[in-house]
Amino acid sequence: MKKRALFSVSDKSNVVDFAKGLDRLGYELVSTGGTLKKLQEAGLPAIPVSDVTKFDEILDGRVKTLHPNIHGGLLAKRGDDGHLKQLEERDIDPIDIVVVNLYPFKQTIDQPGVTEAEAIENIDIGGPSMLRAAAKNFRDVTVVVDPEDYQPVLEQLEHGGLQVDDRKQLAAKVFRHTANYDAMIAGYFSEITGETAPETYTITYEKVQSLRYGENPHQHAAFYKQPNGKGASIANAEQLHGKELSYNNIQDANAALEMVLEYEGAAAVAVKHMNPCGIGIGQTIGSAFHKAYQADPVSIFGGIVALNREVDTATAEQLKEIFLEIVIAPSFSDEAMELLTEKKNIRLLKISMETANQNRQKVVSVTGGLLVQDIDDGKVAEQDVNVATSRKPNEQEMKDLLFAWKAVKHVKSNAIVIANQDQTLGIGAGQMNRVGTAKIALEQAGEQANGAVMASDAFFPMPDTVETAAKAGITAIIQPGGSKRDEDSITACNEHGIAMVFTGMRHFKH
Ligand SMILES: NC(=O)c1ncn([C@@H]2O[C@H](COP(=O)(O)O)[C@@H](O)[C@H]2O)c1NC=O
Repeated sequence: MKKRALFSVSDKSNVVDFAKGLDRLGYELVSTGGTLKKLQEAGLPAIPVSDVTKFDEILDGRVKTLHPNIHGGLLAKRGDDGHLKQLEERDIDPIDIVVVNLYPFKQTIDQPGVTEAEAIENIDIGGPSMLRAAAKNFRDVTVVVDPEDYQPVLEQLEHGGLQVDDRKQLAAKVFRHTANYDAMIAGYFSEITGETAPETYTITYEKVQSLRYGENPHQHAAFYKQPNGKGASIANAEQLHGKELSYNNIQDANAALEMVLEYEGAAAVAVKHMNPCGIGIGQTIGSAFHKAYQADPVSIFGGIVALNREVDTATAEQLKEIFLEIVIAPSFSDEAMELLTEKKNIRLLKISMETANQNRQKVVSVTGGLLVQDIDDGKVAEQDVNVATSRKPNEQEMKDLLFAWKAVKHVKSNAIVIANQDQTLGIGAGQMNRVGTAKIALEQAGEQANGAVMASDAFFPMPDTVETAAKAGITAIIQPGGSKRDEDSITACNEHGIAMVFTGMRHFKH
């Protein structure tokens, strides 16, 4: 019996060459309309799918291959006499190879202003049905969903055929592909129906790259991105220079990017192990970086720097002087590129600072589960804070408090930031008690703490942090407030002439 190959592809690239190869190998070519036209125009003797179904395409193409003559041909087990007998009784020929790719749902929903009707028409029904049927029957049927596989499959067919394990791998690819396709559709429907905590959480990500290893060399790792993701994301970075990013680079670069996006004016952030070690804002990006560097010239060594303005010559000259793993910026001037690319080991990442299309949810894995929450996009402006003490912060203190508040949001809890004049001076991160964190931050700030301000990501459970701050000369504090013992901290502030404001918003980052 003649072998049969069924073609139905939306992405028609390279399909003619593949079909020619199968024709040469003696396959009968069966195809749906648009694909058929392409094959016939190339001079191939393909026949319409309606010759097999004995049923014309109906409902504007919504039903074309959804027919027992197709699915019987795909699903019959060749080693099962009962199945073969049923095919024979109904005059159904088995289908040996299925070449299908799907309506471009992802590309459709990515178009600006796409309507719901357009999105829905691009949900493929017949294609996934054929792919799944053929993949289920991989023992007997070869299924090709990815045009990248045409050439290797053809070569295998020309050299003795595919083994069952090869077909199983193609089938596995199909099930990943249809799962990804359905997850995008499910995501679209969750979005248009406003569902944020569905009963099953189906997300899909596409591979950016395999990584050399994970957090440590004995851990396998890979990096995936959101389909259609745009704008400010490490997954959308254009790497202009340097070696491949590592797992830890990606985590740190992401942290640096999230931090620098917090600031509207020219800002520079230096990160180590996902915590900032220095943040500065300035009139120019060069002066912002100078402050970030001066904040902690020791920790920045081997760090990651994110800047929210183009890297100019003056900034590049400063960056060049230090060993940095990565510099992130929306762009680099030609001269800055020349200067920085003299350094072989630095990685330069061009990343858009556009946040309009960012993910609204954040997912972290726990052993055996996932936690999903809204991103922490909480913002606090001067009018949002309540002055809790008898003294109000003066203008400069208020400016520094709001600057420090933006910084402390991105520091691992318990988090304390000491700042003055648009610059962090000391950052305490991830300690198990707040006063311990405050001591670390104050020690880092040293004498500069005198006259500086303090930000705390969560309330003070007792007045010990205020007492410690007062000893170091802190003049103003910003914190959420809300402790049962707020009064004790307020009293301590008043005793020391410290101005304290409450944000009413907490920024835990565990
Ligand atoms: N409705 C059906 O029976 C059906 N069968 C195949 N398709 C899809 O039609 C597309 C190919 O169509 P054409 O060959 O007409 O360009 C493929 O993406 C294929 O997945 C179908 N379309 C959508 O469900």
